[in-house]
Amino acid sequence: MLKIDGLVLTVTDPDTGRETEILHGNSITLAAGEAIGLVGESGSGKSMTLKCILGIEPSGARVEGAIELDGTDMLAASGEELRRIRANDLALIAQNPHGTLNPVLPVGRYLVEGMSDARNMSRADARERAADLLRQVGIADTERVLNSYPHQLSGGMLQRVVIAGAISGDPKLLLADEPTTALDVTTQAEVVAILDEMRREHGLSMIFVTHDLDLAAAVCDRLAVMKDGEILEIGTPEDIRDRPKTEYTRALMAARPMLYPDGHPATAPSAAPGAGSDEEADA
Ligand SMILES: Nc1ncnc2c1ncn2[C@@H]1O[C@H](COP(=O)(O)OP(=O)(O)OP(=O)(O)O)[C@@H](O)[C@H]1O
Repeated sequence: MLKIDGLVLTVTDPDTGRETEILHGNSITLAAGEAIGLVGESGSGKSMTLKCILGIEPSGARVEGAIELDGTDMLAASGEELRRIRANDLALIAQNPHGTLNPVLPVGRYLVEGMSDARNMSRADARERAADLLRQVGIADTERVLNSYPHQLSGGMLQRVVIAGAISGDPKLLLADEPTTALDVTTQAEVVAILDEMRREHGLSMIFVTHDLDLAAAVCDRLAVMKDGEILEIGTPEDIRDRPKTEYTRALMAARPMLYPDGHPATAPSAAPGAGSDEEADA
């Protein structure tokens, strides 16, 4: 469903005119329903790869190569077409939910406004759909959360709301950019488990960006290890763990934290409805 071929990103310093190549000809293919993790240390080019897919690279940057989403050439698409694809087919879950949610809208309004089919529903039905979305991401006290403004909820709760909003649009591809980095470890595990469950339930493809190899291995079918703007290797989590091809991957493995010792977020604290008593914990 997604084919990235020889992706090169070059930025130009507006003051000096000097060009710097940030991504050096990377290729990734992603099948429908597949999840791939982009793993690497800070500055390796993970976020820039997502930005190229979204068509939101820094102004003045040059993107070369090919990015094809379900047969659409994203680099040749018109602004109008890109906006349509971004609205219908792609959903971004960013590191900081405060950047995604509108601070002056209660969560219920945010969810209803994001629903592609809300226009054909009564207010009551749209509200019920929003409550249902919240229940799907493990939020039990839906009325309170729907009526809350983002600043009244914890980071973990907000990230669940962002995931609920992302699935409401029925996208094809989730782009998750360090979606749990800003959360405490327990909440991280819950939110990752919910993201994983939602993705599988809705059959979505996902690119999961993280510096945490174990976390990526727990929720992705394949991992792409990035360093200095280059993909060093792509393989299953087992390939990367048991047969790393580069010294860098070996070092990344050695440095990894052990959040999921037996390898799956299902072992994380409960993501069942009713979980999410973290409002005060990391607010
Ligand atoms: N707006 C920008 N203009 C020019 N270069 C940039 C810009 N933003 C990032 N870069 C550079 O692009 C490279 C890749 O950055 P990117 O943000 O993709 O890394 P990353 O792997 O996502 O890191 P992190 O884990 O810290 O988010 C870095 O060298 C960074 O300095």
